[in-house]
Amino acid sequence: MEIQERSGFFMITMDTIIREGHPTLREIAKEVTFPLTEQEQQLGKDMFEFLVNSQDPIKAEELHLRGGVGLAAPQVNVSKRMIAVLVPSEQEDGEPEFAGVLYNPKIVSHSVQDACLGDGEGCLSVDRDVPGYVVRHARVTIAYQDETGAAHKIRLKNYPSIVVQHEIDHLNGVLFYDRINADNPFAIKEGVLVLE
Ligand SMILES: CNC(=O)c1cccc(C)c1Nc1nc(N2CCN(c3ccccc3Cl)CC2)nc(N2CSC[C@H]2C(=O)NC)n1
Ligand code: NI
Repeated sequence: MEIQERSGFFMITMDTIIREGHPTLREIAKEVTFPLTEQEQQLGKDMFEFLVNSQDPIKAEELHLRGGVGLAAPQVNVSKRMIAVLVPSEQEDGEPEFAGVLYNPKIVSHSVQDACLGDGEGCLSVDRDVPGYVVRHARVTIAYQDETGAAHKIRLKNYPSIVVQHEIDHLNGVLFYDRINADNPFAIKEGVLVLE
């Protein structure tokens, strides 16, 4: 039996996450092809595990992790089209609202209505508060592949919709504050849904 020698243990921490100013954050990430390499599979797992750890009070404190509900591969300096999402349920012990590792995610259709988080957005690659409404689509239909390459199509609304759009933006070199109205950060047009 061939013993798969696993090289040293690796986990994503804040030191792994690149910050604004790093050129990779402004690149267009490349599609992944299937079957995934061992590294691409492991990276997806590591990205998801980072989100789990970042939301665990004990681990987050121990590892000095900022809380996140989404992470895109370019944020760990891998310019590939893959994102991890873990949106916890509103209730304490409920099932996550949305959880997964999405490969080659794509917005295939969206609502006319826009939406934004009432509290604005934060980003693990942006070490500063940038106040303002980040206007996005209210509802999106996302096509993506899972780690086996199987194609999926899902419809998202509310918080999960905002998070997935934020992470897909990272694959296209877009940061959340690019979408804040520079003249009036809290200006919103008629009909934009403000999510509290
Ligand atoms: C400037 N005002 C603000 O940031 C802001 C301010 C208030 C409320 C919200 C809602 C804001 N906005 C915002 N809050 C978050 N978190 C809340 C805390 N949480 C978390 C933290 C610790 C443990 C567990 C968890 Cl769950 C992690 C997620 N996340 C995002 N974004 C934007 S979309 C991708 C997502 C992301 O993961 N960013 C790192 N935005
Ligand atoms: Ni971000």
